Amino acid sequence: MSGSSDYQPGRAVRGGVPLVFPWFGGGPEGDRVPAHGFARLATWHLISAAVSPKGTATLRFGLDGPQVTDAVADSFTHDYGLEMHVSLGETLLQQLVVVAGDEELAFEEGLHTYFAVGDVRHTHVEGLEGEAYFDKVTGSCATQEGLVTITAETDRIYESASNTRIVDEAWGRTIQIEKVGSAQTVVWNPWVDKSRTMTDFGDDEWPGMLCVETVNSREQSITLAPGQRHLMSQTISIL
Ligand SMILES: O=P(O)(O)OC[C@H]1O[C@@H](O)[C@H](O)[C@@H](O)[C@@H]1O
Repeated sequence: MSGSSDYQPGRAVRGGVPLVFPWFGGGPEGDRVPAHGFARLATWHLISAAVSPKGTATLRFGLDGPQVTDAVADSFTHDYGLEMHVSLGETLLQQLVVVAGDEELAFEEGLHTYFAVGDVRHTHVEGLEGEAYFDKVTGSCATQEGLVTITAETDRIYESASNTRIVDEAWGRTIQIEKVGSAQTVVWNPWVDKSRTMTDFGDDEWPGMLCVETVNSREQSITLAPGQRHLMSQTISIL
């Protein structure tokens, strides 16, 4: 979590796992606000909370489209229901369930996970070798050669349903991200200059974080028939 994060209603926190819905970034046309949709800004309600005999805590939260009264959410005039299930035990399991209402529902989604790392310059991501990606920094497409390393501002949408691993040399640990129902992985680090433009992020915080995000966006956005549901999930574990 960034030390400069705003803990204010209507502001996204810069850390944890902000939920991206119903558009990613500025959406397919790049003109939607707020960035990454309104679900991460909305007030969800608690559906249930339980602890298993083994000590795994499971929380289920809901967000019902018609009940979101935020002015921005009103611009998304579709009927939908969202559920977020979080189970924290030896691993962290997060399941985002989207249910369409009476009409077809098209949306983008993401679990925008911020990982703390010892030093991003000595961290690499496994599992994306050979995958095609769109580089949002240069606006061009490319294919990943070898492991993903961070040597400059990095903002890439990989066309990949594969699981990934973050290998953090400074802290000597490997984080595994297993995902279901996601066709893309986004890798993001703002590096030096972009960090300076982000008011809710410290200028010197970029070496200590890396976002590896479970996403369906752009050509991989989801369209549900009326009443249909879609599940996207990730399981995070320390190896
Ligand atoms: O500042 P935000 O809205 O939380 O977004 C942070 C980053 O999130 C990433 O998912 C995007 O690919 C980046 O382009 C963006 O800068």
